[in-house]
Amino acid sequence: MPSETAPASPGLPLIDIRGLRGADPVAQRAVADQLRQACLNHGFFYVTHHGIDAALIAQVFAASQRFFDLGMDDKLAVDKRLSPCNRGYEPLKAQTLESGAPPDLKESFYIGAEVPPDDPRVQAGRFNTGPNQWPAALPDFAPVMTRYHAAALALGETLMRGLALSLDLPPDHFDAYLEDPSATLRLLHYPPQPANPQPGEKGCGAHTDFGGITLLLQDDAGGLQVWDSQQRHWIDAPPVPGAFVVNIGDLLARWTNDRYVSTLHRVINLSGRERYSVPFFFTGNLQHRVECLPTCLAPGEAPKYPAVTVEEHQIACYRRTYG
Ligand SMILES: O=C(O)CCC(=O)C(=O)O
Ligand SMILES: [Fe+2]
Repeated sequence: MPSETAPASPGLPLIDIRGLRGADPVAQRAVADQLRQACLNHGFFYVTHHGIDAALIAQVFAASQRFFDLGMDDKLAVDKRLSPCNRGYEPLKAQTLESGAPPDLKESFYIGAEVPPDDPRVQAGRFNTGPNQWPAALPDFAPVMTRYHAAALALGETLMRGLALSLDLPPDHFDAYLEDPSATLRLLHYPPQPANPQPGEKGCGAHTDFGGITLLLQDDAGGLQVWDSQQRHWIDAPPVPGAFVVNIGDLLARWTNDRYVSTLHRVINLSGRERYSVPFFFTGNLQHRVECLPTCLAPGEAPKYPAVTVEEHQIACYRRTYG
C-alpha cells in the first residue's frame, strides 16, 4: 500500500458543468472534453454550478450532525444490523476499507431509495433494496434526506450522460444502467485522528469506490487525500465551497478497461475537530451487465475484467469490506 504523503496541493481539476445541464450540444461537448481529461488523469475532479440548492446541502449537514449528536440508544434503535437492506446507523470501526489496516474511524448512516417491503424487487431479495430506517427523534431528517437523494440522483444522471459523451458514445449510452438505479446516500462522521493511532489507523482507509460515480460533499475540516499514481504520492482534495468532489468508481474502470481511473483515496482527519462528509454512491441498475466498452479497446487489446452485473459486483465489495 502506498505510504508517502506529498505537501498539500489541490492539483485536481475544477469543472463548471453548466454546459452539460443545458441543451446546447457544443456546450455539452466542451464539458465532456474536460471530464475526459480529468478521468484519464486523476479519476477525481471538482464540479461547480451543479444546480443543487446550497440551502438543501446545508440542511443535510445540519441533520447529519443532529443525528450523530443523538445518544447511542437512539442511534442503535436504527442500527444497520436490523435492516435486511443495509440501511441505518453503523458505529465506529465497523468497516475496513483498506485491506490489512485497522477498521475505519468513522461512524455512518446509510440511506437509499425508499422501497416498500411488498415491492417485487424486495420480495425477490434484490441487494440493498428496501425500506429505510429513520430516526424517530428527528422528524426533519427523512424529508431532507429524501429530497437530497433525489437531487443527487438527478446530478448523477447528468454526469453519466456527460461521461458517455466523453467516451465518444451517444449521451444516452448508459440509459439502461440509469434505469431504476440503486444509489446510496451515506452520512459520515469522523472523530479527530487520535494522538496515538494504531499503525495504519485512519478515518477511512485507502480504497476505491465500488459503483459508477461518487458525488461527495465535505465540510471545511479537510482530510481527504487522493493517490497520484504518476507522482506516487497522496495529494490533498481540500474542501472547495459550493463544489462537489466527484470520482470515478470501479464500474467505470471496468467499462473503460482502466482508461478512466478508479483512484485510491483515504481520509485522515487531522483538523483536531469532528469532520462530517456526505458521499452519494451512484451504483446504477443492479441487473445491468457491465463489460468493456468497444470504444475502450485498442486493436488486439483484451478486456482486463470479466463481465459482471452491478449486483454481483456490489455484493463482492460489501463482503470484502465488512469481513
Ligand atoms: O469522507 C470522505 O471525504 C470520503 C469518504 C469515502 O471515500 C467513502 O465513503 O467512500
Ligand atoms: Fe470512497
